[in-house]
Amino acid sequence: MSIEDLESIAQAMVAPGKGIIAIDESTNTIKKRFEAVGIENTEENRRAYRELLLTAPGLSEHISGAILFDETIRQKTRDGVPFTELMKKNGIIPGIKVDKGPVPLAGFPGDVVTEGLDGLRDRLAEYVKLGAQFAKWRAVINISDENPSSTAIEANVHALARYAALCQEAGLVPMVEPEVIMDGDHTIEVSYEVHEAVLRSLFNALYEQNVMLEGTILKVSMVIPGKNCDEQAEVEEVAEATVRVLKSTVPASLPGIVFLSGGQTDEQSTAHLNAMNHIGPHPWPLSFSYGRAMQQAALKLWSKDMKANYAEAQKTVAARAKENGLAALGQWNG
Ligand SMILES: O=P(O)(O)OC[C@H]1O[C@](O)(COP(=O)(O)O)[C@@H](O)[C@@H]1O
Repeated sequence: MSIEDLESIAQAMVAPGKGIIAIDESTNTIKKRFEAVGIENTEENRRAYRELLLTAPGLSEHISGAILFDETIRQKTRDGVPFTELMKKNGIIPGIKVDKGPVPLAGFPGDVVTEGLDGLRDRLAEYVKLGAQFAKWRAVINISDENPSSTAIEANVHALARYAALCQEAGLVPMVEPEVIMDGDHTIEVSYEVHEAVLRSLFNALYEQNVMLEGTILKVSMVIPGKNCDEQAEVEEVAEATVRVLKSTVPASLPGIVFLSGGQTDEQSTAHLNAMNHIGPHPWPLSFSYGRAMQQAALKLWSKDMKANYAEAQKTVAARAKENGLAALGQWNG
């Protein structure tokens, strides 16, 4: 696959008014989401739930792609159609989460590093055969008085860059995701400084590993105060700080930036994205790749009555896609 092919996939992922739905929760994470609403974490429930989301009528009007988990990319609809086939028919680009999750970084209490590079070349080749066109890797950056150490930042961005280079070799668009976690009592200024350090190191590392930015997507957190910070920020403040840090660290050759929701409410995540686009134009499209902020309302509804609420849950996720699609254009009006 040529760089032009990667470029056109990346551009399609951030097409105007469209974003990504993240349904790549690992088995442990989906367990937490299911348990919170009283759903048993069985393979069939996970399959049925992902089918509900992927077949929601009208979803593809505002959704360009979906990130799947290893189990999900192998699953089929009730009628036996592989999810990836169905997605391609509906114009939704299949993506795959390829990291193996964060583990404690030895010697640096409170810091973590994401694993998954060993054997990645072979796993990527298999995902390509299964129909994936992009792949995602999430690095987790914790904030506290002692964290993150510069060693943690370096270790995480190095892994992100190694994974990104392997993706491009395999013909997949890498979606590189450094997530600065919202837990803690840090201020928005601290969040800004950490984002700045992480993004600066990330783009250095991508350069060092010969990653072509034209065929890469950045998935990132917003500059926001910690959940327990006494001084929460206005929507405009978050939007302004996030855009400022991106402009000072992210090269304009990148085809697009998408945000994770990271524990924000549905409304906050949409309002922040909308406000950022409102103060545009920017060097890159700014869109969404939300997990919880796309799904939580639909999941809640479905959990109450899986049969009776099926269609309503599908309408709910499609409505969230529409709202976020409008926010990606700066046209959401609450
Ligand atoms: O810990 P896991 O299972 O990898 O899941 C992390 C989740 O975080 C995300 O990167 C972002 O999700 P949110 O929008 O809910 O923060 C998802 O793509 C992913 O499902």
